[in-house]
Amino acid sequence: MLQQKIPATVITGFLGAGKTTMIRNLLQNAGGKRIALIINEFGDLGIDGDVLKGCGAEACTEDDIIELTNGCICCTVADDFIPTMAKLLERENRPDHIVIETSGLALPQPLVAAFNWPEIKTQVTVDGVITVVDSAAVAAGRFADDHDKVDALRVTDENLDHESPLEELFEDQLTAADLIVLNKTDLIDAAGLQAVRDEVASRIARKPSMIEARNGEVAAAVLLGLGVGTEDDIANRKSHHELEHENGEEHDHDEFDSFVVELGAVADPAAFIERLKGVIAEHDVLRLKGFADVLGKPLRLLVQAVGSRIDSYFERAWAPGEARGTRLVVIGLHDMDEQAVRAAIAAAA
Ligand SMILES: Nc1nc2c(ncn2[C@@H]2O[C@H](COP(=O)(O)OP(=O)(O)OP(=O)(O)O)[C@@H](O)[C@H]2O)c(=O)[nH]1
Repeated sequence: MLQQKIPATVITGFLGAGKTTMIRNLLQNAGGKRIALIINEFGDLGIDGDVLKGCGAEACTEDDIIELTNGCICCTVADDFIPTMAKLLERENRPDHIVIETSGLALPQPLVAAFNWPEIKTQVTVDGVITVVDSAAVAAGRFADDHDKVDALRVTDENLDHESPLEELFEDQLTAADLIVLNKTDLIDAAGLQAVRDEVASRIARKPSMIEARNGEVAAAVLLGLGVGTEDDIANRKSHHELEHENGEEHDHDEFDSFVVELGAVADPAAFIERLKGVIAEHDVLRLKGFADVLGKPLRLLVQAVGSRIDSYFERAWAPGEARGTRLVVIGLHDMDEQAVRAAIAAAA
């Protein structure tokens, strides 16, 4: 008997838009579906995997969560993604649905195109590409033209052949979408939200549905079962890079940089977070996440910054034998002054 293709949902969206939060909610409300999750993160701390494994959802046990940490999934399709999928499909107990979280810097197009590779195409289809948007960041003009910044980047990289890297990536992720989730609606008012809708719509020729969400709360029935088969249409959703380099030149993420800062224990977490806000604003850090060791506390403090908004909460106890310490991934544009950011974070602790 012909086996039914397994549907795979690709969840994309810029750094910190709320992808992991939405997936966590999805796993906890999956209505009996068994989900396998492939997570790809930029920066090598594996925070998303930790957050999702910690959610204890029955729909997706720790075994069903696969982390791809070898750079952006769109650059490692042949070496990482295809072998991972092949292994997943060999399992006796195949999942009902596959969910793939791309890194916040990934171009979804090469990933979706990989579903046309013969070894995958016969067994899996892309149920849909869902692009999560940080509505507050759009409203604040995060993805709007920043000509000063682009000009500054050109000084250090004369080969820079396109507009603002943030703007391009934002548009590429929207271009790939079958469904757009305007997340973080709690942070803006109705007029702001309408402006975000208009801006998002103005950036893409196709008109995928847009829905609004806070904390990624969207019913599983809305996210899963779109039934699009996006791999058959991906050639019509070209990224800026594909349009500029029709000759097949490889893309990269050279416009962005990430590094991990490791520190000892923090004495006053509230003061640390306040000082981090200052560092982020001064150096235009795009995303900072990780955890802190707080003196005298048995739990580790999870730190999540998107721009200068920081969430932090005591997440879980340090495991027996686990080395305590503060570890933070910092992501910014490639002109970010790594040494200055490192020194400023160390001084903030
Ligand atoms: N206020 C508010 N915060 C949100 C919302 N959704 C997510 N967040 C917070 O935004 C931060 C980033 O959320 P994540 O779900 O980790 O974002 P992500 O897209 O997975 O981030 P990357 O994987 O780093 O690209 C976290 O601190 C979340 O708690 C929302 O709707 N409103």
